[in-house]
Amino acid sequence: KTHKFWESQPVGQFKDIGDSSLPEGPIESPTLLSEVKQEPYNLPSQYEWTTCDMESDVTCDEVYNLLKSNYVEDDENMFRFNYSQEFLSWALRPPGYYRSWHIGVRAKASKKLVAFITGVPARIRVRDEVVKMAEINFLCVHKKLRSKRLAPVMIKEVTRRVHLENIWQAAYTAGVVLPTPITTCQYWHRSLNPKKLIDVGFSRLGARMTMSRTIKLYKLPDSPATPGFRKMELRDVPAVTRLLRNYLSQFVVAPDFDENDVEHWLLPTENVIDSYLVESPETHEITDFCSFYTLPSSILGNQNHSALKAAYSYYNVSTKTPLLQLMNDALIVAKQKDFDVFNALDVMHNESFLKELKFGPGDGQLHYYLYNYRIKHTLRPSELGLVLL
Ligand SMILES: COc1cccc(CC(=N)NC(=O)c2cccnc2OC2CCNCC2)c1
Repeated sequence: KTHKFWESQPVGQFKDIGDSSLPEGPIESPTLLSEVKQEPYNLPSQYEWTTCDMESDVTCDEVYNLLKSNYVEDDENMFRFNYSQEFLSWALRPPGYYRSWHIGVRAKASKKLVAFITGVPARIRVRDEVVKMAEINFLCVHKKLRSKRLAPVMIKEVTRRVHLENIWQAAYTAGVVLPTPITTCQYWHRSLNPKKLIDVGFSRLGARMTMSRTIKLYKLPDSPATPGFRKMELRDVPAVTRLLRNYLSQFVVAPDFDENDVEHWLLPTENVIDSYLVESPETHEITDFCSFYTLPSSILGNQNHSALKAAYSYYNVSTKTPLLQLMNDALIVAKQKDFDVFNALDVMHNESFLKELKFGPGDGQLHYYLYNYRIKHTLRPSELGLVLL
């Protein structure tokens, strides 16, 4: 497949794979802000740029509905991500966010929102370098406007607006292979409500397995096993920040979270993000942490169910409680909260618990990318400490 657009961008090119003469780090140098294109890129004449104010319920609702009908589907087009409005508001308004990076495209005649792309600022450490980056997400073009080559101009426009804030690198994921992944992750699913998952075609009954045997296989205790396991609270932010910074320091690529970031990204918000920690009953020290985010999917064309309630593993740290036990407690609380499935990537130390906790491999891969930053060698997923929403 010719990558005409991506071959014109400052990203690792396939032809450069294995060329160890190329240094790790920025591919192009920053330009002067006066040299950055001051005006937006041209859209086809019947469309116009719009900035989406995610603080406005009206706009947030427009974005929600565009994504609900037109965003990413699984390979068999049975499910479509259905990010909630409160999730979008959380995901797009972290500390230091730029409203100008929430970019929409409207049809001039109808004023309908027909496309969207976003960036949020993040400090990402790559080995020993902390780099200011934009995390790019939610690229969505209305189904009726596909193959009008809108995506390349939207990517160029968000890049231009990121450059205007003097930021020259970005991070993003995709289910497709583009030049050039820094790593490729497998995704895994742990059934919590096997009967529903089989009814809707997400899972299949195992060979020589009955439904009742399958329900028993995935059954979980009613409550967590670890003494001191509790929800994270505002007062825990300093301790969780210390725990998380120390844990993430072992990975090649990871966010450089400070207390402000931890307060935004990890403090529990109902139907958006759930975070738990282990506070030692003896010493009151916080020794472990686990978190997952809520991302339901619409079920396309099923008589009995319209929504799949899915939890996605976020950041987990174990220093005293075995990771296996900590994650089993995460599964238990996710089941208590009526999630149907718990998803995880094989990043960080996740591989150590996936099979034992009865996760099954998904049928797809998630590729991670950096823009304008070369990594000398493709990373193993276990070297990656970054989870994008
Ligand atoms: C079950 O409903 C789905 C609806 C749309 C797509 C997929 C498959 C898929 N593409 N899954 C993932 O990308 C995925 C699987 C496990 C963990 N995180 C994931 O993606 C996250 C991170 C990237 N942005 C989307 C959410 C499943």
